Amino acid sequence: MTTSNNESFIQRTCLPSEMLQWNDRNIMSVLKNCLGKELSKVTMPVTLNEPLSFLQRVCEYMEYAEILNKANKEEDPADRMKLVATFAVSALASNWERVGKPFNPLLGETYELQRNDFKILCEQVSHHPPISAFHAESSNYKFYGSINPKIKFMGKSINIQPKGMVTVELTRWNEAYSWSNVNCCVHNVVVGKLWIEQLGTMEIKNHSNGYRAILDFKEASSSQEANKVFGIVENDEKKVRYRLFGKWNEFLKCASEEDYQLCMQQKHVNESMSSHDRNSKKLFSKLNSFKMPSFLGVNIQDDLVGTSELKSLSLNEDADISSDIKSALLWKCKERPAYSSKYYHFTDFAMQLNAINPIASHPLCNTDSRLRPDIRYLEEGDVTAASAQKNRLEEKQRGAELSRKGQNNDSWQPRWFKFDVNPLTKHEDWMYSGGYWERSHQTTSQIF
Ligand SMILES: CC(C)CCC[C@@H](C)[C@H]1CC[C@H]2[C@@H]3CC=C4C[C@@H](O)CC[C@]4(C)[C@H]3CC[C@]12C
Repeated sequence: MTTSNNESFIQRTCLPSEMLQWNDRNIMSVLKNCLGKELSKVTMPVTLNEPLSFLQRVCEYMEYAEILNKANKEEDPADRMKLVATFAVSALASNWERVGKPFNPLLGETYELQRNDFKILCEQVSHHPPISAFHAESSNYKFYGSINPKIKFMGKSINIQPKGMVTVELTRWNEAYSWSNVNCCVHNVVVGKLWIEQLGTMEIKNHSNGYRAILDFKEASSSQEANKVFGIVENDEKKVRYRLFGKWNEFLKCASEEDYQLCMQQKHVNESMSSHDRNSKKLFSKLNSFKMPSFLGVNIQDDLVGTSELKSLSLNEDADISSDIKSALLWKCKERPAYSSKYYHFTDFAMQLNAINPIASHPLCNTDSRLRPDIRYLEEGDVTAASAQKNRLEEKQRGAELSRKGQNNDSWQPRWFKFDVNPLTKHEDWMYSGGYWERSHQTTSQIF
């Protein structure tokens, strides 16, 4: 089932085969001995996997990358920051309902994706610990970084810390923005419906002018609160310019600080008129907190709070105002395909990632994730063959590692990235060293 569209690849509308239902996957029998352990070191059955490598999953950050084209066009640094923050939130949207485990990439595995407006290359640059580096570029921006996911089984839930930094460069401004992704939690691993939460504080810094955005991903204390995100954009003098609010799996809106303050004042006037006596105490404490630099009612580290005078009220109040306040829509999440739940809850974007482009003008690099037989078999619904291939590849990788050790040559050199200081952010990270798109792939080793 394929349709072609105006981009130069064939668009799939679903995968070749439906997935096993979650209840056929006996998660507990695997996890019972893993309490508190780092899960990347545990061999898991292929029935817990989704037919994508983690390198392919990383590319899903790019689904709404057109937001960065807009950011590059903005003249006001606060507007650029607002859109970079929007991109950072949109990048997480595809995680909603996705509870399959991507395959661990093999050392040296790569993945490339070329679209009309950008191209991205990923490489597994380290196996212990697992580190995936990526580098995307277009005429308007670069987006790159590395991720070392720490995955821990906590009994009822799985905690994921996506360690590593990501950076956006806007070409026209020669500016770099960087942040770390928030933690993520998979709930109800033992019983109930599996669901995924993003939570914590994300600080996005513009390294050239001191502007920053702070985004708070709220803990789902109730189903109403689930997936909510609140944030601010502030200038180099720590004056708030914009308020951001939305849900990472649905939308993000923005209000100017002036409109936000007006709306808050209005709200307090209304409240004090309607239930004067009963609520006067409550109101007093609210007005107090209005002046308190308790950012969005959440405790965050002091260095994030800084010296801003007015950081905000509690989150619930922000939630109430979201309907009255004058705001602009920054991003809206696309709907999932209707049959998505039969295909690992993939988005349309994810559905394309493991397809081999039949009209490509170049042969695929032999380390590309699309050539992994275990992922291919799972995609086709052949769990037995997928499992056999997964074991074979993992053993082959162990063998190669042992033989490097035997030759006293324990240092694997990634092919397309090198560890270096980024001159714009002054941080050390895996940086693309070039050459991949010129297609001189002959020197890559045979890892599958
Ligand atoms: C035993 C089974 C149920 C475990 C399933 C664990 C799955 C849901 C975990 C394993 C690795 C995790 C990913 C690791 C790193 C990142 C990068 C981060 O920026 C967004 C979340 C994301 C993409 C995580 C999403 C959830 C994830 C895919």
